Amino acid sequence: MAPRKKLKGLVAATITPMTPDGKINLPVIRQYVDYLVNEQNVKNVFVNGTTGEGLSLSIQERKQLAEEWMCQGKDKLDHVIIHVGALNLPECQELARHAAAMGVDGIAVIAPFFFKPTNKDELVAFLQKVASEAPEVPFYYYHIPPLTGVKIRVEELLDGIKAQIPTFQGVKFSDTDLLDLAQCIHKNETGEFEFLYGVDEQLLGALALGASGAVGSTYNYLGRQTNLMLQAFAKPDFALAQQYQFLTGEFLNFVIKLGFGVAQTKALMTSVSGIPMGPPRLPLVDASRQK
Ligand SMILES: CC(=O)N[C@H](C=O)[C@@H](O)[C@H](O)[C@H](O)CO
Ligand SMILES: CC(=O)C(=O)O
Repeated sequence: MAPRKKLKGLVAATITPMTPDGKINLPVIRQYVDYLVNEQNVKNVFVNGTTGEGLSLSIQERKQLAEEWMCQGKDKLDHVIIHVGALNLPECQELARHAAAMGVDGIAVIAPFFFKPTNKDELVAFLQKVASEAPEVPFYYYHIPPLTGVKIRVEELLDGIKAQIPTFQGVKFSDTDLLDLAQCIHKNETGEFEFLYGVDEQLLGALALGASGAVGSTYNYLGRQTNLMLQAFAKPDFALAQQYQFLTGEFLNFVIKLGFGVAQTKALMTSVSGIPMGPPRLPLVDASRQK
């Protein structure tokens, strides 16, 4: 694998813009890229994940979105990571090959969650079959047990992973188990792996443990603020970093009480950015219409 550029800064989990009648709204992505770069100072994206309703899209739609992000992000974005996870291996592999052919900066895969892997070996076997379809592309395991129900500890998964998945680059860690995260980082003495944290309201805690970065939905509209938190942490000015984390916390605590999810993220982003993100796809329902 060729030496890769290092992932720096926040990664926005992209929203999938849709038209009022529920089709993918590709022409909006150009404006979306400019908004992230110019207004939020966010130059990395994670496409077709949770926030992007990746598992609610057809394979064709996922390919179109990946292509559009690569095309519009050219010379503007630093890293485009494509989530290629699905419930069946052939689709994951097809998406991995498609992403690799476009020269993406990384691919990520969630654990399949209908028939679930019951132990580390089963999970790694699945991931390996996807990663090997993109032998030049950095590979991330996307750990999100609250949604997949697959609770295999990442710390366990890391043992010997490079031997099975030579492209293994790290983990998008979307769980509140900071013990597991800490043990991963502790094991990663040589710093060969990246741990991108995915619970935005707790990012500061993860940074204190040594997380390498963050992927999340809130960086679409709180990217600028969160960048200030990262700067304060790096300085280090922990009191200031805490103030920024408290701000995000206060905001999220408020919206979580009202019911916060991808539908609400779409409505919120539409009003903050002025970019029409449209309704979500069923089973999610339009939050701008909810009473
Ligand atoms: C479940 C989910 O969507 N998690 C996102 C990323 O992993 C986060 O960015 C959250 O949206 C965010 O932390 C708010 O809870
Ligand atoms: C939030 C996140 O990282 C995702 O949408 O996949």
